[in-house]
Amino acid sequence: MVRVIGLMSGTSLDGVDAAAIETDGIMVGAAGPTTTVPFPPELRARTRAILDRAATLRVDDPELLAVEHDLTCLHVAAVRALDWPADLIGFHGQTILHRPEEHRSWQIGDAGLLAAETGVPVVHDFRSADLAAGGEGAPLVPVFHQALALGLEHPLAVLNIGGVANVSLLGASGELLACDVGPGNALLDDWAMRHTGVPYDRDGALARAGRVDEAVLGDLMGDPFFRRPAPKSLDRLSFHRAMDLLAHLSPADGAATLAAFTVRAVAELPLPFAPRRWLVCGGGRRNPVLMEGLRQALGVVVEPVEAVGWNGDALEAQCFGFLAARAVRGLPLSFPGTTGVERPVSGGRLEERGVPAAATRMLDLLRQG
Ligand SMILES: Nc1ncnc2c1ncn2[C@@H]1O[C@H](COP(=O)(O)OP(=O)(O)OP(=O)(O)O)[C@@H](O)[C@H]1O
Ligand SMILES: CC(=O)N[C@H]1[C@@H]2OC[C@@H](O2)[C@@H](O)[C@@H]1O[C@H](C)C(=O)O
Repeated sequence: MVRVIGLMSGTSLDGVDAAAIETDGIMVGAAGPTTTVPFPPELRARTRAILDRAATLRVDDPELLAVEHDLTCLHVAAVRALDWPADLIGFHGQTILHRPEEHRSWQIGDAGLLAAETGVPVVHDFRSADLAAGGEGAPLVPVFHQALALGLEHPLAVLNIGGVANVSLLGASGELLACDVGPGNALLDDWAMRHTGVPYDRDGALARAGRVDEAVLGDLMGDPFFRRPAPKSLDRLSFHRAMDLLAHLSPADGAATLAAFTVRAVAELPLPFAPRRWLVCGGGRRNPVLMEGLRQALGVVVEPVEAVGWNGDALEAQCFGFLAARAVRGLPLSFPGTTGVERPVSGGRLEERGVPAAATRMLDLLRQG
């Protein structure tokens, strides 16, 4: 096993998650320290502005490059904060645009700077190979969920409620199916920011005070995304125009309706088999309105992943550590059932410039398995 640090800055734009794990890319060994370095509010706002403009941005846009540099420095700070002797880093970067229909998924982050500053080899650019082979480029986390869930009773669903929600379905005979499911927290976060100045609905307080508008919820669920078969994936802004449908609602009713939208999108997902248990990770598991809504709608056990000893805040960061090790070994990251890719494909690019030769030795051992 090698020691890997995984780094993820998700679509919620709340911070950089860093997590250390030992892995050989197949088995998940001991978990090391984890941390989150929050985005300073001004960097969050600048990143959001870049994300909003991403469709028309040039790659040499000076503000894009400045944000990329500042975000990378935050990742360097996260690695230093862990203070852990890593052999390898898995660096997801910040998604600013995801358009699988154009075979594009754009993560910003300077892997060369991260490798040079930390002295550790870095795997980055995890999604391009999948997109080039006809996949959605997301979600990539299912193979990690599968490795973690060895020994748990299947069939099982692992649901991530981040800015976007995605699910991994683990069948009793080893089936691995996945897709993005719906809006997660992104719309609710934007709504809360607009009406309360706080970038999320803490503990679901606003949603709990409101009433679901069933007519608006019906319109929201009319989005063609919900009629498409899986695998499928979403951009953070995929449902953005839907916000107009809520314009006439009070802040509380709008929040209640958006929380119900997140739940309904999960509940109406056609399932090839019935999971006995849903394990929930991502920040949305902290929102009791979402969790209660899911329990009611799914009618089976729905619990945070902590119920099986996983760390629901660190899972995605750990995942990109795991995927980095798989990438070094050339093992597949995605599968026809997870991204719609034509065949299982590996991915990621290794950045070793500026890294002392001695620091790359463990990678040779990893390659040999
Ligand atoms: N106490 C809480 N009450 C309600 N919501 C919460 C709470 N804590 C976190 N959240 C929600 O979780 C979000 C952050 O989730 P998370 O860190 O999993 O997202 P992410 O990793 O950025 O997203 P993605 O998985 O889409 O990349 C916040 O933006 C907020 O909406
Ligand atoms: C393009 C992109 O960054 N997608 C994220 C996003 O956040 C959740 C969901 O949408 C998921 O598809 C993906 O992240 C996880 C880590 C994944 O690839 O599995």
